Amino acid sequence: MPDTEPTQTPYEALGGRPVIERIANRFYDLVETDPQYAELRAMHAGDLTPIRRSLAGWLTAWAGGPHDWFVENRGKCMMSAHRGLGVSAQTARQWSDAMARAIAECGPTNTDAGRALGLMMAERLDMMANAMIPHPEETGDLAAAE
Ligand code: HEM
Repeated sequence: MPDTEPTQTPYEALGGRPVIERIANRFYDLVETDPQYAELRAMHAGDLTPIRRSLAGWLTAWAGGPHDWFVENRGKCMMSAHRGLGVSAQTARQWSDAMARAIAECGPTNTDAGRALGLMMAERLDMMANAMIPHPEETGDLAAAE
């Protein structure tokens, strides 16, 4: 048996479920109230309660916490789930911006490692959001993109 402490998951280093829930709720509070995210808000259902819960569950599993979200949503792929939603460069940027703010406000800020983890999370999520923008080949806009 190794005599070192097991490595913390990002979920644990963040502060676990309470911190993830604060991030998800702050994210949707910003999307709901800040006019700079109006286009992103308009894409969503009127009641954001279910998606607040879903995002917290997904982030929990993604960061290495309990996998309940994946058990409840067996076979669901976050990338495929967004394919038909009409994500654009503008709305992907709004998503990433609101998420970076939510993480900066609610994630760990008291240590360098905590701040670095928050920045890394925001960066990875931004990469995912950008990858959700359909390629011109998928939308049939190839000629327009050339
Ligand atoms: C890393 C990037 C993203 C993550 C982790 C994420 C996460 C989620 C989650 C967990 C759901 C709920 C799925 C469900 O419960 O079935 C969802 C739905 C949705 N997402 Fe995302 N999302 C991301 C990026 C985006 C972007 C870039 C946009 C728009 C530009 C977007 C727009 C939507 C919309 C419109 C819904 C459906 C909401 C509704 O029905 O009210 N998402 N997303």
